[in-house]
Amino acid sequence: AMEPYCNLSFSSCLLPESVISATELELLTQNVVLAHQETCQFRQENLHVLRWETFSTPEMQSFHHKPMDQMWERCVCHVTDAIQYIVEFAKRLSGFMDLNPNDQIVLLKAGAMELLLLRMSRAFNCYNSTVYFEGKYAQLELFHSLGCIDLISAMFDFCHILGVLNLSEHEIAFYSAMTLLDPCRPWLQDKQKVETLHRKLQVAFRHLLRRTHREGIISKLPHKERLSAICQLHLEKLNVFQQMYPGIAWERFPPLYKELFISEPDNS
Ligand SMILES: N#Cc1cc2c(cc1C(F)(C(F)(F)F)C(F)(F)F)CC[C@H]1N(C(=O)[C@H]3CC[C@H](C(=O)O)CC3)CC[C@@]21S(=O)(=O)c1ccc(F)cc1
Repeated sequence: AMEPYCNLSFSSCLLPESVISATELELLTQNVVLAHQETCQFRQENLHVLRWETFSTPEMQSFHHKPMDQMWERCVCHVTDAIQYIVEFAKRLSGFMDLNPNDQIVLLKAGAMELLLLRMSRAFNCYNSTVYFEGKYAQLELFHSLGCIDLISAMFDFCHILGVLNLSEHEIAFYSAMTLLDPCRPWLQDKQKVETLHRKLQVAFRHLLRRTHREGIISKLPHKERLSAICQLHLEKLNVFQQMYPGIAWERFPPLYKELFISEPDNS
C-alpha cells in the first residue's frame, strides 16, 4: 500500500529527528507544564479572580509610610518564598538534576530573578497596572518606601509587555524553562549538556505554538537582554540597601536569598 504522506505521529515530517522523537517531545511538554503548575504559589484563576481588588487609599498610605527597612524585610520574605518555588520548578525540569551541581547553581543564580519576573507577570493586571501583593492588587507607588522606584517601574513595564501578549500557563512554563536552561550563561562547565536540553525545549515550544496557532508571540517575547538589565538593577539596589543598613542585609536576609543574590562581602 502507498506510504501515507506523513504518518500521523508526526515523527518524520515535522521534527528534526536528530533533536527529539515525537514521544520524547510529548513527555517533555508534560514535564515542563506540570513542573510549572505544581510550583507556582498562586493558581492563575485565583490571581485572575482578585485582579480588580485594589488597595484603598488609606491602605496605600499605610504601606507608603512604612519605614524602608520594614518594607524591604517583607518583600525579601516574599522573594525568598518565591525563589524556593522557583528552585523546586528547576529541580522538576527533566535534565536539570542530571547537570553537575556547579551548573545547577550557575543557572539558578543567573536565572532566578528572571523567572521571578515571568511569574510576577502572571500576578500583574496590565489594564490598571497593578500587581498582586499581600492579598490585593497594588499600584506602583505602594512600593515607594523601598527606595528603588526605578527598578520597580522597570519591572512593571516588563510585566506590561508580557501582559499584553496574554501568555497561557503553557507558554509561561516553556518561556521559564528556556530562560532557566540558557546555555549562554557565563561560568557553565558543561555548556554542551545545557545546549542539548535548551534545543529540545525549543523544538517542543515551537511545536506547542504551531499546534495552538501562536507562532506570532515568538518575535514579541522580550529579549533576554531586557530581562538581565532589570536584574542588574536589582543587584545594584540590593548593594545600595546593604550599604544603608549594613547590619540588616546580613543577619535578617534568609540564607537562600543571600546565596543567590548577595556576593560575599570582601572581608579584606
Ligand atoms: N525584595 C524584593 C522583591 C520582591 C518581589 C519582587 C521584586 C523584589 C525586588 F525587585 C524589589 F524589592 F526591589 F522590588 C528585589 F528585591 F528583588 F530586588 C518581584 C516578584 C514579587 N513576587 C511575586 O510577584 C510573586 C511571584 C510568584 C507568583 C506565583 O508563583 O504565583 C506570585 C507573585 C514575589 C516577591 C516579589 S513581591 O511580591 O515582594 C513584590 C515586590 C515589589 C513589587 F513591585 C511587586 C511585588
